[in-house]
Amino acid sequence: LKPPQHGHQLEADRRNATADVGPSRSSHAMVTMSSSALNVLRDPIASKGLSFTATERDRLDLNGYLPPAIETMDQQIIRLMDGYERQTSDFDRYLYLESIHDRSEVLYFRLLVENVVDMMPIVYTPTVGIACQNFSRIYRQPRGIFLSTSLRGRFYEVLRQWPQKNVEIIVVTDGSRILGLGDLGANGMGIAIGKLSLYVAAAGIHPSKVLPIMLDVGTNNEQLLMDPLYIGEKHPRLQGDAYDAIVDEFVSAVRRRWPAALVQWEDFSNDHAFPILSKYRDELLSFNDDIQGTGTVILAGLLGAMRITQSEWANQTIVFYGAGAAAVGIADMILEDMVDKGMSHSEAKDKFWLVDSKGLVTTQRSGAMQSHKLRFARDDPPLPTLLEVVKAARPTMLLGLSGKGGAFTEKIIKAMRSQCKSPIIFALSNPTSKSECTAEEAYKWGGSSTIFASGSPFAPVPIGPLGIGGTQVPGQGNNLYVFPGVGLGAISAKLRTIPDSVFALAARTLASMVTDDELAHGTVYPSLTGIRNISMHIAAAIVQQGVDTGASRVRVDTGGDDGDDKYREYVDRRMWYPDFAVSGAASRVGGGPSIIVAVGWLFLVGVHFIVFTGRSALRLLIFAENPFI
Ligand SMILES: O=C([O-])CC(=O)C(=O)O
Ligand SMILES: [Mg+2]
Repeated sequence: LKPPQHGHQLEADRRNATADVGPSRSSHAMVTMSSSALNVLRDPIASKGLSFTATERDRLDLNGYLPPAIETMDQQIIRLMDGYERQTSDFDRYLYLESIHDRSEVLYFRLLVENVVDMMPIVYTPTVGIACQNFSRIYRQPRGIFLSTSLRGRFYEVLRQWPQKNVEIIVVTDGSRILGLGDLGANGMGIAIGKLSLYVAAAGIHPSKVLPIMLDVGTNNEQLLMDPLYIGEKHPRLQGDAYDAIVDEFVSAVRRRWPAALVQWEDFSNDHAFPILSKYRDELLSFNDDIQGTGTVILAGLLGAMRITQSEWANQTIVFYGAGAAAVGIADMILEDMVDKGMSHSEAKDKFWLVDSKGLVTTQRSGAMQSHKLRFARDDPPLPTLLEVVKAARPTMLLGLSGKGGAFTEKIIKAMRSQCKSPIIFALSNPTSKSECTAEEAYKWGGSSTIFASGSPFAPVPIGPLGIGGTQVPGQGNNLYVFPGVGLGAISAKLRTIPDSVFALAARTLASMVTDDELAHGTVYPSLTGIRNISMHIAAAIVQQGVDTGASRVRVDTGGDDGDDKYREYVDRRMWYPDFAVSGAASRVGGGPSIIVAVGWLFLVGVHFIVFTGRSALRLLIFAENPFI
């Protein structure tokens, strides 16, 4: 037998430890046999830390490698929370949580699930933005896969070696437009990791089944190119055919390695986001989070806002500040809903006023225009500033997707207010520093009946002097409400592609989950504390729609009734809750590989026996025969 070699052995152990991990709460194979006790302890999926029982310590040869205390998970959580509370900045909190993520996925996700409101802004926007900007500086250990220019032609080979057979969700970025922070190159890996933390915490996908991928095609960010610690490819971004070939190779490699996996395109710059989405959406189970995910969440929020103002699309005029992927994604979804509800296409289109860095998006502008904007271009004469557009259009809804922090100035919001009783203002750029205005500014300048939502979270704002008028609770209009549920639904239903109808359904489902009490506080999104329930409802609706339309490749026994509950139960059963495996399950599952190894040994001994005896017999025969020749 070869002595264990650490790198490879760890991978082999990890494979053993997780190969049979199923989705239900009780059957997780967190612990299996290992040839090296230390490897089990260091494996972030297999390790239970101090919660290994005495029996497990005996069986896995862990005695001596752990202090004698045997703790419950809650005790370990108390220790970790203690450390968390000692951190003094959000960035430190991020680093602290990621260090737990690297040591124990179960403990990390338990922390997240139990503290979702406090920790979401740490592992996700806004703090994840700082993490991405500093990703090269804080790089500690591998997570996910970097498919870089220098590995061209070998993408499948790299994916093939990934130890998990059953990857279900891939978030991929090329780092070209990370949040509102621009081109961050390979540092963009941080956002893929953050999104997948939400898939696990908010939708119960098992951590071994998620995979962040960085398509590193270079960066045009001069600062990064000059940074001696930059971890990515140090050359300008590939363009044109070379870029397309890389994306193509990525798609083929994924389809070959994990044909049923879902790919979420994340934070691709506008020039690539739309073409990639339309090129692959019919051949790969995939969606673009910024176009479709954001579109869905904002549609749901605006439906909620109209419940508050008791109005309809016919009463609205919508100004978009920003005309990129997210803006056009939202506009598309709203337009479809307007037409669904009986407006003609041209009537509906007339409700939109898109503004980009050059002013109003209009057909009368000279020079070429990107095709995604052209669809919403108006025939009006050019207006160079947002203020002029607001004065001319008299919007009821003002949506910020510009990545320009502070763009909704006092003048602009007051101009809107002077023409409309309850301004609906969504400042959606991320992270907080890029928000077009703060919650406080929106309420102060827009009046107390303003309905406000933002991409990154803002705290509730007191109304009136000393808050005697109560509080206004801003909603978080962020795709986090939708992508985990859509991914869970697509995987649970075994869909082949994700049609637009899935997003329309997700928007309706999300909108229906806002309570009257929340609406009374001017909040158009449900509380994040219920995020797992929201994801479950969205996923169940998707499975049901998939089964009804025949798009799903699963059957769900509804027992003859209309079956809503059965779909929810079906999805709920698939959702992983972060818990250590019970000892019985561990030993049961541990038995699987032991038996395989034993059978393997018996087989080898048998072959050995046959070969050697056969050879001896042959020799005997030859020697025996020789004298007679
Ligand atoms: O990540 C977020 O918070 C939302 C999002 O997709 C983006 O801003 O690109
Ligand atoms: Mg994004």
